Amino acid sequence: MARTYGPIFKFKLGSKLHIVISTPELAKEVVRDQDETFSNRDQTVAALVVSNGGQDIAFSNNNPNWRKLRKIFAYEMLSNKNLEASRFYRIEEVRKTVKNVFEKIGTNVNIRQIVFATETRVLTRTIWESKGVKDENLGDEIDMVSSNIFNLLGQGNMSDFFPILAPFDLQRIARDMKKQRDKLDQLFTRIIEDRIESNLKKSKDEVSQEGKKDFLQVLLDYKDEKEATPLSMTQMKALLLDILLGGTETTASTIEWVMSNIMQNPNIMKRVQKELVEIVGTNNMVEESHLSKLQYLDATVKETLRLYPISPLLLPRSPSKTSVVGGYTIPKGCTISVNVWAIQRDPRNWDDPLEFNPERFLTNKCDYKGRNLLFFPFGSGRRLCPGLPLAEKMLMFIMASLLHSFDWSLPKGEKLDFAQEFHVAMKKRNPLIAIPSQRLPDVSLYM
Ligand code: HEM
Repeated sequence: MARTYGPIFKFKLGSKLHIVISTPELAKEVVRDQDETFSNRDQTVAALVVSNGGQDIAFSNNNPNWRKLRKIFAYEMLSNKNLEASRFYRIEEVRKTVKNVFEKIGTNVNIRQIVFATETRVLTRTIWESKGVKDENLGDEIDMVSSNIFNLLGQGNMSDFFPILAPFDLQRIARDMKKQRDKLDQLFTRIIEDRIESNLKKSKDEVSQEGKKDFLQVLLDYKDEKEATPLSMTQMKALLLDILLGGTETTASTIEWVMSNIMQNPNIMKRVQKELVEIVGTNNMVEESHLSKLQYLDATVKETLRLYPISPLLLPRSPSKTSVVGGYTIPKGCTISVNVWAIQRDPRNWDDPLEFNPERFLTNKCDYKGRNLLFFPFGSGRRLCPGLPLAEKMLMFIMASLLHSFDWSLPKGEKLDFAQEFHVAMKKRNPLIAIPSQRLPDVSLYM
């Protein structure tokens, strides 16, 4: 579309005006020069239902509630100190995945599914730590709800195009979304109530000593805050929902794309595994301390996110006042999408843009922080993905562990396919199924 209609184009769906921009220069005007004006979200009916009226981070407008939740999430869950404190869960859960895959050696493994389950376990343990999640099916349950929610978020909705029709909910999108949201809401209610009840049985000192270990207790402390505006139960649940939805599908689908690309390019696979042997050694499992040294793997993950950004249009924004971008008037309240997919594949920005070539990220030292508007798969500016510090660790840790511990091949007669499907996130249309074989000589490493 960007190639046909140019760097900035508009279209109307019903009464709703959409504008798509597709160059780094225009992206700069939106996410940097006028970031404040463009940091409201496009609040569709589905987004408002799932976020309980925009009380979360992802679908809230730029307001004090949004700033407060982002701050709590960034400083209390994902600061360097807190990420270090939750390192043990990541190690344990990634090891558990390696063990599970080891038990499936020689058989078909659905890559996205195992990563989704790993990420769910890491997130839930980081949030409501101590007791862990006893329910082994929780990953599958969240996977199903999350996939339904993404589908509903991505559907064109007459209620958005003609707001006058919204009360009739003609496509039943609001009704179906509420059902999905309520499933997660019930899970969160159970976990929060259990924690409040168990806190009541303890002295204040015991609670503050034990409770500080996990994010749920931090949230409960904010809820009981006396001076400032306390966090409401609805806000707490909306934040938990964002973390689970924002953290699982993104990581699982990205790893599925990385793995597909590596399997498509045996030379790249060899080079990644050679690097792993040099840095980790064949008598060791991958540790987080190895990750920063795995430069070629890092470049391979980046190259994947260049060609297959999980949110090709980021999450759409909406200007809080009428403004001008690229010389065009952008009316207040319209929907504006930044086409990171087109920018990251544009031959004006990248040599041989469609070639999968990790090498380019060895020389071009881009990071994910959205400062370079030729490469920003995690967004940029005020709305930059707040999960980035965890996402980066998990992408590298899981990829390194899967490739160091196993060799991978396709089932007999199967070919890799790269068909995509786009709702809010861009996913592989058909799952990657691969067969693992043992790579490390010492079987006890897998146990
Ligand atoms: C491969 C992993 C991931 C990718 C590629 C990714 C990408 C993105 C993108 C593109 C956005 C929208 C940015 C914008 O609108 O400018 C976003 C927002 C967000 N992400 Fe991520 N993300 C990932 C992992 C995570 C994780 C692990 C979490 C949480 C644990 C998370 C939580 C969020 C939240 C809460 C938002 C909304 C931020 C806001 O609207 O202010 N993400 N992410």
